[in-house]
Amino acid sequence: MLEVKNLTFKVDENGVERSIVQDISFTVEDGEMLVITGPNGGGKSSLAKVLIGIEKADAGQIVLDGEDITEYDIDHRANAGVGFAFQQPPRFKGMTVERLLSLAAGKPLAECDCCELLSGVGLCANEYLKREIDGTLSGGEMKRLEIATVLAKPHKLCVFDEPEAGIDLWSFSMLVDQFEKIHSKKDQKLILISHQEKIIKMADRIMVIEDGKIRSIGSKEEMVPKLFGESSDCKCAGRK
Ligand SMILES: Nc1ncnc2c1ncn2[C@@H]1O[C@H](COP(=O)(O)OP(=O)(O)OP(=O)(O)O)[C@@H](O)[C@H]1O
Repeated sequence: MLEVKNLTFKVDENGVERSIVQDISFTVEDGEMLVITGPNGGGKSSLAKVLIGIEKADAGQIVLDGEDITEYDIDHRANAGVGFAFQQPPRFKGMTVERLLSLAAGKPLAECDCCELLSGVGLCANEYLKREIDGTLSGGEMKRLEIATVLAKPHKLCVFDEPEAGIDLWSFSMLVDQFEKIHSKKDQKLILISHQEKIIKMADRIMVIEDGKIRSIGSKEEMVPKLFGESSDCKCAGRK
């Protein structure tokens, strides 16, 4: 289980301290998918950054399967079983896609394993295996590659920040299939940050964050009618 207890993260805005994550507490059970949504600027990405160790919490505690990881840096958290994919993934000039996937898996991967990972995110292995991860890859290709790296090995906790960002409709539906597949295995705790109805409706539980606080949290059955009502438009997700 992931236990997040009274997490607070503050930034300095022109000399004024501002809490962009304020005293947030929640849990994610083993095998559970929690989707976090809410208006732009509500604090979702900041919360994700604190969870994976890019930013340090100012207060609170993060416990993963009984291990207090609050003080761990990003590498240490990765070793403790935390995987993540960002809104805007980094590029690694000089590294091929094949090498990146093997690094992500923590072992040399056979070409057929790489192909399976790439096809899972809608990329054709023949075109991409030997490509360098540099500026020639589009944003959507980078995003899909990054998701493939998270899928390359099982983690205790996977955090995906807006996996839909910059992805075309066809690839998006393949991604949704991938998430459903991982979720059905019930062996990882999944946190997805999303504004997309299709992803929000995959969740076991949905949490809405606004102004750095949890505005509401509940099961899909409780939350979907509140968020979407009769229409298909999310009432709070602040789509971009
Ligand atoms: N390092 C920082 N310094 C100052 N302000 C920051 C910093 N990081 C985030 N913020 C501000 O904190 C608020 C929350 O940002 P965050 O990116 O977490 O929101 P979000 O809910 O993920 O938004 P979106 O849905 O648009 O991705 C925003 O107002 C943002 O401008």
